[in-house]
Amino acid sequence: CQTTTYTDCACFIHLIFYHHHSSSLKTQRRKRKMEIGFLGLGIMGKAMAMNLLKHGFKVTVWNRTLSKCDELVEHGASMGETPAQVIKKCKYTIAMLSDPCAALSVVFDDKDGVLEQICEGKGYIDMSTVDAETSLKINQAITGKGGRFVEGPVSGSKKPAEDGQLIILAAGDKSLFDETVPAFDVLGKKSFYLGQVGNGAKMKLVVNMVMGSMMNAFSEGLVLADKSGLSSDTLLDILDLGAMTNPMFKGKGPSMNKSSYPPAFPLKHQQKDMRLALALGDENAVSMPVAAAANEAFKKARSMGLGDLDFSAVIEAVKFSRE
Ligand SMILES: NC(=O)C1=CN([C@@H]2O[C@H](COP(=O)(O)OP(=O)(O)OC[C@H]3O[C@@H](n4cnc5c(N)ncnc54)[C@H](OP(=O)(O)O)[C@@H]3O)[C@@H](O)[C@H]2O)C=CC1
Ligand SMILES: O=CCCC(=O)O
Repeated sequence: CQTTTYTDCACFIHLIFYHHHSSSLKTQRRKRKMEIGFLGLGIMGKAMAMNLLKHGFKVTVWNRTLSKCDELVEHGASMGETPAQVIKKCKYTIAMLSDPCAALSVVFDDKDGVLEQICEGKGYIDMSTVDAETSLKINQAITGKGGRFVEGPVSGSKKPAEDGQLIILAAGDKSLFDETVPAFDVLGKKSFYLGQVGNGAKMKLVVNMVMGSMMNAFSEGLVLADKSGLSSDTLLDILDLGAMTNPMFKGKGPSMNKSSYPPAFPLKHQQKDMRLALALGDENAVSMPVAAAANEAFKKARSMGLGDLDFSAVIEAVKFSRE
């Protein structure tokens, strides 16, 4: 500014401001134009679809139990009566469904499934946690009809979904990934592109295998502290100060000590992920005795009727096994 006049500086600042303002307007317009279909409004899907709406996307929702669409419709979403209707209406459709069986049936159902309307020019993004085989089957069917496919399972639970802070583990058609980045940017804090279909599913299973094993070790520690006459609340403070501090222990520990498990990540889904991760271990001859033991605890918890509670309820299986 020393060698230029005040007017030059003001102009320059104005230009920068104008450029920033007009490019964010462009992004806004792109989002507003982007019509996204959303299949599956469970804990995660509802929060994710709501976020897209809040950020100016046009969203058309469908859920197997149709009444779950009502709240989204009140917030400005349109509703499709079937997955096929949503696909017909939208260029891009995201799915967030419970497991491989649900992900496959929504695509392959003879009547009203995704395949009925998918065609060239349309993109399908499945963000459910499934195994690579399921993802590959869906990819083959979608691309066989001329559509494009990306798998995009997520790390992060109900709160990160509400806050748009998920971690997206995407793989598949790179052009579709690039086009849907504006939506991923709203849903998550970071999107990884991991290459060919299957890599997203596998990465997600590895991550959740580690998480499920950690939750079991944590549960055993809390029960051991309590049963040996120590304060499990003090254990939380000690863990939080050392090398093992982490958001999961910090977030779930206090409610676990009160035997309270409001579902953020349902236990039945964590057990599904352990099962699928162990199958991936089998395929690759990776010995995983820790994960196998953790899976047994989740199975036990399911057999105790705890499948719909948060996965931290696995501590009840640990308590039960010592009684
Ligand atoms: N909750 C979490 O913290 C996280 C979950 N995930 C993964 O995301 C996915 C969704 O999880 P979440 O939202 O918690 O699960 P929910 O159990 O809350 O929701 C499951 C959804 O799948 C639908 N569904 C189930 N079976 C079928 C079927 N046969 N046909 C059509 N729709 C079906 C349900 O419909 P209906 O309402 O009719 O039952 C519902 O919309 C899962 O794969 C999970 O592992 C990933 C990261 C975090
Ligand atoms: O799949 C569920 C992941 C839950 C989490 O990352 O907290």
